[in-house]
Amino acid sequence: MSAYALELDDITVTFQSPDNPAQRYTAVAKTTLRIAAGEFVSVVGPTGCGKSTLLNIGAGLLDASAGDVRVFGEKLQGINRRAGYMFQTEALMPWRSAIDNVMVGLQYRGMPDGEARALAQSWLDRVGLSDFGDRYPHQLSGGMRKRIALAQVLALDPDIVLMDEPFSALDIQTRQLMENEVLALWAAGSEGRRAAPSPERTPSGGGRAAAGGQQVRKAVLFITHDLDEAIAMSDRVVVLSAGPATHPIGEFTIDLPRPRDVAEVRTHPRFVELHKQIWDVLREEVLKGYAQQLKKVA
Ligand SMILES: Nc1ncnc2c1ncn2[C@@H]1O[C@H](COP(=O)(O)OP(=O)(O)OP(=O)(O)O)[C@@H](O)[C@H]1O
Repeated sequence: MSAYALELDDITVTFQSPDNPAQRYTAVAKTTLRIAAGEFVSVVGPTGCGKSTLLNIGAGLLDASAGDVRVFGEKLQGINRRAGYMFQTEALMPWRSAIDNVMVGLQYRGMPDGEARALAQSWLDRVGLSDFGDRYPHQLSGGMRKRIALAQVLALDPDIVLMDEPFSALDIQTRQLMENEVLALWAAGSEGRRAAPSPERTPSGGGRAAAGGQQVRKAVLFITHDLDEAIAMSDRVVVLSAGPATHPIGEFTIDLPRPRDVAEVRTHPRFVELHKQIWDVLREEVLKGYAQQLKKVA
């Protein structure tokens, strides 16, 4: 069994221009990114460089033009069913109540309704929304909707969580609360919770709770523009170059103690030091990325 939950090996992604099929754009070039089981990895890079493209490759939503994707050592074909996704945009169904939104994936996997409702309620409890199950998305604040989306993803007990700027639309206080909540849930792992049935799951599947109630953390791939958020949350931060042909240009181990409070950890001298080191690598790429965006607009 591979020590890696997710491996993107030598990935290149070339898109065809929607306006001119003869024109091609290489968004990602020869990129290798590996995430160990239980590891929290953030990817930062300038706007439009190819962060979401990489995440979509890991999710199996997009095929690479070259390179391989492996999930717990097995070549990925089609959708990555060991992964759950949380995107920047809201994915809740407006016509379903909060609990029905959390239940939907469980029902889709064939869990009987009563069981799915009980598990969904236990997730609403865990994200602090015990009494809000009958509310509809439009009756909830942005932060509450994010909590529902988080419960929806985690109720399925994926081994890998893919998050694409999930909190960027939130105000700073709500965002920090959510970041802390994600860290606490991640640290708690899968122990003591019934998993949703998954057809692909092998009895000994890598990354699953081991016999004896051992805590098993999920592997997280977290995409963000926000360097502070990346450092505060992660075990490792990978910096991408500006596009075209984005690729990793730096990788930093975040050796800050855990558990972390994302607001407090920012004052830690090591945080300040890491921030400076990473920003030194990122700054020029951000300026390049910004210049490219301006060119596109002109
Ligand atoms: N389906 C597609 N067809 C053509 N070009 C695409 C497609 N998807 C992405 N691109 C281009 O690939 C590049 C990388 O896009 P991507 O969304 O991965 O960047 P990003 O780093 O996630 O952006 P942001 O920081 O704005 O969220 C961009 O130039 C984008 O326009």
